[in-house]
Amino acid sequence: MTESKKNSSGGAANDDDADPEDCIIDEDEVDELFQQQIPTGVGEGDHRVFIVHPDVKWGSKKQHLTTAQLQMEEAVGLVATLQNWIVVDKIILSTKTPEKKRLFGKGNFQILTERIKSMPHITAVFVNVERLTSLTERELVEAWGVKVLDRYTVVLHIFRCNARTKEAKLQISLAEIPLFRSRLRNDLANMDQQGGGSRYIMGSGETLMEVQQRILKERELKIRSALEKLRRKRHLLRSQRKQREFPIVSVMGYTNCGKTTLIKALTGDARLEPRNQLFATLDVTIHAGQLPSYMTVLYVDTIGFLSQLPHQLIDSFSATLEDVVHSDLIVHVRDVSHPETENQKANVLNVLKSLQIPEHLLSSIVEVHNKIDLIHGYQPSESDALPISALKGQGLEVLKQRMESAIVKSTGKQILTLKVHLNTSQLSWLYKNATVQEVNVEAAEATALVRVIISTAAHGRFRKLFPVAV
Ligand SMILES: Nc1nc2c(ncn2[C@@H]2O[C@H](COP(=O)(O)OP(=O)(O)OP(=O)(O)O)[C@@H](O)[C@H]2O)c(=O)[nH]1
Ligand SMILES: [Mg+2]
Repeated sequence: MTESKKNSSGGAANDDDADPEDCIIDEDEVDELFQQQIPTGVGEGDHRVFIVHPDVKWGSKKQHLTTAQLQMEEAVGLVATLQNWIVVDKIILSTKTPEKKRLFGKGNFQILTERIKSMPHITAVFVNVERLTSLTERELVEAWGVKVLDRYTVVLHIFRCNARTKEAKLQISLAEIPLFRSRLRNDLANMDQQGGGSRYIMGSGETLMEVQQRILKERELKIRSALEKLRRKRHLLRSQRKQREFPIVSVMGYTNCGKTTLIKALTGDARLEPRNQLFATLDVTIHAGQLPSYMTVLYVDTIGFLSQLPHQLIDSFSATLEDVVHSDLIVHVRDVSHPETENQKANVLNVLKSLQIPEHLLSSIVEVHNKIDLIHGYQPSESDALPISALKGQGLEVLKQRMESAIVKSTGKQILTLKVHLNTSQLSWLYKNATVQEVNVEAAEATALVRVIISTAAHGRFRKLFPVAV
């Protein structure tokens, strides 16, 4: 009963008649691009990590402290996701000068350096900022004598470990381009000190740097064009789904809140693999399931959210979220057993707004409170939220009912009872173009009363094709 497609749809309207042949990408080509990895050093061996969160004062004291704690909590979660990485210690340290080369004022920088030096067993410092400039990174490595990582590098590494499909691999390769570029700039600065960077390569008219920049540009174009092919393929799949009029339900929420587990419970799709890991799902995948009145819906499993996900990564991955804009309903899954569940909700809603999701979708979001099996006697504070346990299968029937009525409302579908003549193709037409809920045969008349969920457009077509049917 289940049907799964690797990629979701998206893309410009003029792709409608894209040739499927144009959308084929060679697996080896993608792997070749993916394997050319930037050597950040984060992938190798064990890591014993010290996490530093530079806390810039803003808002009320209480407000900024909660945010700093949430972000520190997330940094710990990120490190815990990686095999053989452990958090040795962590510190939230205030700074008034985050834009300075050393991020902190003199006093705090000294305290920090002494603390790091007193922990000879650590192998890396994870500075919990979106992105360190290459200048800052160099400065910190020199001062502390260990590897220095930022959020971008760590998240990218996690993504790299979890990438399975062509699209995820290409998105990661694209997100690595800025790292290559700043590495190149660094090398250029070093070489220029030795007078090497601007030397011409014999006979080519190009300097070594220019050659490397050109190779990088070519690589970027190759990745972008492969991604464009995949986008066209997604669009093709979407048009096919649209023709069959399956409503689309996008399941969204924080990373690790239980989206994949929920879709697995709703569809029984054994291929889904929920994991206790951040960013386990990196691709938008589609899974078919049925609602109580046998309406087939397609659930879209999406990449999870995280506060402060590096911007460039968001850019690459928001492409995979294009489909959400075209869905008929959004289900927002929350892990209510998580201490930061309220902050997480605010964050998800903010990101959804920034994805330019149409207002009618935002206002009809179904909020699901998951993992209630972990909280004794859980009562949601929001009156219209649905408490469930995706893992134990609790609350799923009520959820399905709610989704069904929301979809009927949002898609403009109606539930009608139509009289059909059994000696015509009316009934089989309805099976193909609408959701048949119930058939009551009047044998004597050779007719049947059929209860269907049908779109206004399909109902119009039905009346045109079979003018005598009531
Ligand atoms: N106790 C409990 N655990 C759950 C429940 N739902 C999911 N989990 C667990 O939470 C972890 C994450 O589940 P996933 O379904 O992979 O979460 P996700 O939201 O898809 O995560 P990402 O793909 O990483 O964004 C897994 O270990 C699940 O077994 C639940 O209702 N109760
Ligand atoms: Mg998942």
